[in-house]
Amino acid sequence: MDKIILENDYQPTAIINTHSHADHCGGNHFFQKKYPDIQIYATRFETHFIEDPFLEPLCFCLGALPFQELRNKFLEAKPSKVTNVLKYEDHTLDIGGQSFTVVTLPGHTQGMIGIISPDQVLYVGDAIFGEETLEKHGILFYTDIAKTKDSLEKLERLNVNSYVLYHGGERLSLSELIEEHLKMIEKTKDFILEQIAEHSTSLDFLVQQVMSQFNIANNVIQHTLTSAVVRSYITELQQSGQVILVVDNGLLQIRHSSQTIEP
Ligand SMILES: O=c1ccn([C@@H]2O[C@H](COP(=O)(O)O)[C@@H](O)[C@H]2O)c(=O)[nH]1
Repeated sequence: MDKIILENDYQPTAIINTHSHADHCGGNHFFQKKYPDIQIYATRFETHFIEDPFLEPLCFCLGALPFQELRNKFLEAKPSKVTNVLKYEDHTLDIGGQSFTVVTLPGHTQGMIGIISPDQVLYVGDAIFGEETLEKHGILFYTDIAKTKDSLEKLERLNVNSYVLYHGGERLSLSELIEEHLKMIEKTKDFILEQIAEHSTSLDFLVQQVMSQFNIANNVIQHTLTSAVVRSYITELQQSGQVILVVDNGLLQIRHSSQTIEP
């Protein structure tokens, strides 16, 4: 990025972070050091993580001191200062006399946004992934399933010239990809429901089944990411009244709400 800036003699004035994951905001630290007047924009939720990246592995470890395997540059960017905190609603933003539109797209993270540039290109962050990512990862990293589905449907309705996917490049239409995402989400949800159809299932067993079914690599990072995703499906199923949580003999069990409780 900096090479392009230098070759073209650009004067960078602002960075807009769609969300706080290290692969998206990890460059802030470098640019803020090199261009001290640069403005950094992010929503409040994401700002907490951008300014204090330790929160990311901390959240993955339920607030406990994170496992060593989670202390790496992929999960924990270098800290940077957000100079402009964005309100979490759709609105226009003037940067250097140019009008940008902020579009809320929660689901991957709670405070994620997309940005429509003055030439009507929508930068979607990680609201939706390209085909390569769909093939590479058996389940998609979404932490709020209901909001993810709303955001995918919102993307379909926005009237722009093209879309830029951080993991997937530029495209003119997202219709097929949105369908594909919705199918994958249903498939994951149905698989989880199947696992608890007849017996209560522990959270650990559910994560194990999901990792095995979707060929997820056996390492601490993938296990942590998968656990987070599985939890987000359980919350979704709990909210729709399909599952209940029970702690039995010290084990957190997920039970289908139609199951009768043995005396
Ligand atoms: O199991 C997973 C792991 C990651 N993702 C998301 O995919 C993109 C790309 O990840 P890479 O590891 O660079 O291929 C990233 O935003 C992850 O959040 C996923 O959906 N499922």
